[in-house]
Amino acid sequence: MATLGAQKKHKVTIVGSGNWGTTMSKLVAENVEAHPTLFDQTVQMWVYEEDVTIPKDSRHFDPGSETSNKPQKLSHLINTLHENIKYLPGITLPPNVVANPDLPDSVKEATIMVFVLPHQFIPRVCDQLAGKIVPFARAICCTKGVDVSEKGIRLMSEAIGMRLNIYCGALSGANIASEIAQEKYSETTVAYDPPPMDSRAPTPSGSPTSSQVDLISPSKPNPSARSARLKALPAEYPPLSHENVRKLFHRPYFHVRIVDDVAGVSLGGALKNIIALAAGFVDGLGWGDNAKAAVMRVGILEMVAFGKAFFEDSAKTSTFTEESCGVADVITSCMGGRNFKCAKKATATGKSIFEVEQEDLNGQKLQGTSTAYEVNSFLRSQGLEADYPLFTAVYNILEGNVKPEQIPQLIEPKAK
Ligand SMILES: NC(=O)C1=CN([C@@H]2O[C@H](COP(=O)(O)OP(=O)(O)OC[C@H]3O[C@@H](n4cnc5c(N)ncnc54)[C@H](O)[C@@H]3O)[C@@H](O)[C@H]2O)C=CC1
Ligand SMILES: O=C(CO)COP(=O)(O)O
Repeated sequence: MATLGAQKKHKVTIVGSGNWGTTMSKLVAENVEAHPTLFDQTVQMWVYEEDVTIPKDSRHFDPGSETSNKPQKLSHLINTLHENIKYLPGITLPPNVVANPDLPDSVKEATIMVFVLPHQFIPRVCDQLAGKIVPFARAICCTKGVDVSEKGIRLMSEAIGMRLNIYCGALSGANIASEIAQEKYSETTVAYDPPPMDSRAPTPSGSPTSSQVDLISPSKPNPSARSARLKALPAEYPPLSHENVRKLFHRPYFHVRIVDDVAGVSLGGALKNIIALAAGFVDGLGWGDNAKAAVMRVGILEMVAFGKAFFEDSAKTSTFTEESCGVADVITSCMGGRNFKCAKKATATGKSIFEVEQEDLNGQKLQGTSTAYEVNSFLRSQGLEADYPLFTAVYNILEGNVKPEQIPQLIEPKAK
């Protein structure tokens, strides 16, 4: 590992290279350069490898060049063009971002891992990493989603932390990636609250397998007892204090507020995607801004109620109302997010949203659709679908059981 005298530096890997993943790589790479005593100067970015042909409208397309017309590895294109032409076209990446298609190799010396994958891929990727990471590494989850199984629900940060046996915080906010990539001002919320770690505690021989990992259910909130098994950061590394974590993410155009509420930050990011679908459905009907505001109001109330009901020891109402990861993210997502835009187009054209996602997003993934299914399956298992009429309506629209036109009746409070 790179050292400065006795002081070691943190190596950072971005696990993911989509629209937000590539944007995070850019801003983190700028920050490691700005703080050379804290961070190693190279930022690895894990790329889910695929073959990509340079589009004809790309500034890198050269009609005279043979390679321009042939599919090439995305990681190779990123490293030679310093641009992710598929997922973040038109944005130059700093030269210290190194795309790496080999997952274990990309994290091999990382003391900080930033997870930015669509949430459905997190469990499989973590299982591939188990036992291959620096045991005292820490993670920040920028993914928006939840992890639901028949046993219960857990946050994506918990899914990562438990699978890899490391501490994992969360970053979420009103953050449309393309705007941040263009360095337009925005703010975000980072939740980072590692438990005190006992460096004398025995280190587990490897990360627990999925079957050994306890799920969080309403009756069993965040199992912080596991903190005794986490490994402390060796003293030769700069502490991963709030101040140093902030230095990793804060940019003049990307303002960071740090809080302790990992559950609130994670849930805000996950649940707003369902609300954005509802906003898209009513907008696609041509119903205007008042209708959008109505579903946003009901959705925010359901988001807060969900946090209270299932993460009562952790999620704070103030996180939803006061921080970028709550109401502010609902607003931006219902104006310009992909979930909103695809739901709107699906309603307006009569196509299914899954078709629109395939046709319009060029490989980018919606998170609201699968989250609506996952949240519904969890609510149904608790017999609580009726308490969350907007979340339930979105699920039923996706399933074709009801129509977007029925949203007003479906979310109207029922007389007791
Ligand atoms: N794009 C945005 O504006 C923002 C996105 N987010 C969240 O960040 C997370 C990641 O989203 P994006 O970076 O935008 O991704 P994206 O939706 O732009 O791209 C999809 C990514 O998934 C990868 N992928 C496809 N199949 C895979 C597989 N089998 N295993 C692993 N990876 C695979 C693709 O290579 C690509 O990198 C999501 O949870 C999203 O909600 C959060 C804030 C803003
Ligand atoms: O999370 C986002 C903005 O904060 C992006 O939302 P979409 O995935 O709907 O584009």
